[in-house]
Formats: sequence, structure tokens, C-alpha cells
Amino acid sequence: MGRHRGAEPHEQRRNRARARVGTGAVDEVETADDGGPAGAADTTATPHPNGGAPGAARTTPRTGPTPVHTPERPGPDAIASARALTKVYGAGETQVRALDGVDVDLARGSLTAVMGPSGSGKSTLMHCLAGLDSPTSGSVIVDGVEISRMSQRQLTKLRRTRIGFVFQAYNLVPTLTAAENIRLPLDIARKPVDKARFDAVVRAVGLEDRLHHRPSELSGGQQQRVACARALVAEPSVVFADEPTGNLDSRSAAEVLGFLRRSVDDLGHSVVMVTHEPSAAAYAHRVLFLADGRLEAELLHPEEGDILAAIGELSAARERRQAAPGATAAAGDGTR
Ligand SMILES: Nc1ncnc2c1ncn2[C@@H]1O[C@H](COP(=O)(O)OP(=O)(O)OP(=O)(O)O)[C@@H](O)[C@H]1O
Repeated sequence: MGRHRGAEPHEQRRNRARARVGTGAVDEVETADDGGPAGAADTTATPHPNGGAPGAARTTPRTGPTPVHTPERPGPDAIASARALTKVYGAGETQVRALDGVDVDLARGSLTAVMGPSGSGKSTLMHCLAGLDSPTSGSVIVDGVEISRMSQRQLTKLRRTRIGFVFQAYNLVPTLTAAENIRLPLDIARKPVDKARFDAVVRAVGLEDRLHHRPSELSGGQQQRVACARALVAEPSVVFADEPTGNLDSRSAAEVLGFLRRSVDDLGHSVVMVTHEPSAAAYAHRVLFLADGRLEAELLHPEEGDILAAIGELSAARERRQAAPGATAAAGDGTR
């Protein structure tokens, strides 16, 4: 069990949390330490929904990476879209073109994974799509609303009301219980808690018997499931998850990824996840590959083996391009 925290009144704890959260973006919440586990993991690991269990024979032909074709205008099925999205950091010799004209539609009701070498622009893309960073040029549309020219105040409201976040560091408020952490975005937005909705999300993440525990009394996987429930309880238009399993062991990672996939398949959510792990990306309906700030290719419903093969193929093609006469230096460092 975790540390005893004394008898601080609930309202006082919650008010302190509100003060820390400030603008309401969940990423601004104080980070909890990853305390000791409180009992064994309590949900069953979900196998990769796209198939491909280790050692199992393949039942479908292997699919290779294909170019991404994006229509000129986003259609009604897109929950988030970018057109000619460009983000340049710095100036002069130190200038970095983190995104270099990205055109993409992310489908509503779908789990999309974004992969690519280190420095390829994954986090920048996610931050621009989520209204956490503003593009240098180009447009971003979230759930039908153009956000790229919004003021900071409008973006804060958008993040509070329409977007859910899950980060590698669980970012739970250590003084609040799991239930209080899950309700926090609603409390901050002064929205009532829909009990049926709250119960459904808690059931889906398998945290019914952990609701009164504080983060230090939960395992890393349980803490991340609290973070997932917190991201989903307010029914956001879209959830952005940045390396959500980066701190987790493989079993806890499978639980969190299984939940994210079920939140799409069973609860109808839209999730965009940045990951380095082919095993994590294999939970997605679609995997996008970025390189040097550009969208390189995609895979639909891939197994882990398809993703590994695609990474190899894309990286070999990149090396050939870079070795070709007249090739220019890449924006990313390409170390992964
Ligand atoms: N605030 C910043 N100032 C200057 N350069 C930045 C900034 N943020 C990102 N970059 C640069 O932009 C490029 C893309 O970075 P980004 O973090 O989006 O890549 P990534 O694919 O998410 O990398 P990783 O997998 O290592 O997290 C990199 O070259 C990075 O150094």
C-alpha cells in the first residue's frame, strides 16, 4: 500500500489540484510518482485485435506500406485533419522543419497510430492537431472546426471540451483518488458528472475496485488506465495519446492498448496514438509512418510483422534516397 497522506479535506485537495491544472489541459497536471503496485493486474490482456499472435500462422496475405492519398478537402468522416501543415522551429542555421507540408485525415471512430524515426515529427504533428502547438502554416481542423488560427484562450477551451489526452507520464494528481482524478476534467470545466457514463468508462478500464485508491497505491498500468478513463469521461471528440505505454511492462501495456482499442470499437471513440512500438501500433486500425516531417506511407489493419517489415522497407528506401546524388540533409536525426 502507498503512503498515508493524512486527512486533508476532499474539497481542499480538489481545489489545490484545480489551481495546478490552470488552463485545464490535462498535460499541465502535476506528475504522480510511479508508486508501488497495489496487487496484481486486474484485467485480462487483450490479444492484438489485428491478429498476429506470436508463433501463430498468418491467415491473411502480408500487406506492404502504401502511399497516403488525402483528398483536397476533409470529408465528414475525418475527426481531425491537416492540410499543408508546416511547423518550423528556430531560424537561420539552427532552423528545423519539424513538419513539412503534411496532408492527412484521421478517421472518426478509428484508432490511428503514428510511427516514425526519432525526430521525424510525430509529437509535433500530435501537438499541432491537439491545439497544444500552433503551426507555422497550413490548417488543422478538429471535429469540423478550424483551430489553426484560434487564440490561446479558444484553444484552451477546445482542449478542455473536445480533446482528451493520455501521456507517457500518467500525470495524475497524487493527492486525489482514482475516482477524483477521473472526474477532474469535468470538475474543471464545471460540467456535471454523468454517472452512467462514469460507471461505463470505469468498467471498461476495469478499475471498479480501485476507485478510492490514490495514484501511489496503484500499479503503473492501473495509473495509466485511470489516465485513459480521465481522457474519455468527458466524451471528447478525439483522444491523443503520446507514447501511452512507454513506461509500462508488456502485460500492462497490453491492458492499456486493449482498452484504447475497445474504447474505439465498443464505445465509438476516436484515438490517435504516437508510438515507437510495433507491438503497440498493431492495435491500431491504421498506422501512419512519418519521416523528416512528411507522411511517408500507411498500413491498414496491420499485424506486428507487417509493421516491422514496413519499417525495414521504408528505412531502406530512405537510405537509398539519401545516398542518391543531389540528396539533401534530412530534418530528423533518424536514429531510431
Ligand atoms: N521546441 C522545439 N524547438 C526546436 N526544435 C524542436 C522543438 N520541438 C521539436 N523540435 C525538433 O523538431 C523535430 C521533430 O521533433 P518531434 O519531437 O516532433 O519528433 P518525434 O518524431 O516526436 O521524436 P521522438 O520520437 O524522438 O519523440 C526534431 O528535429 C526536434 O529536434
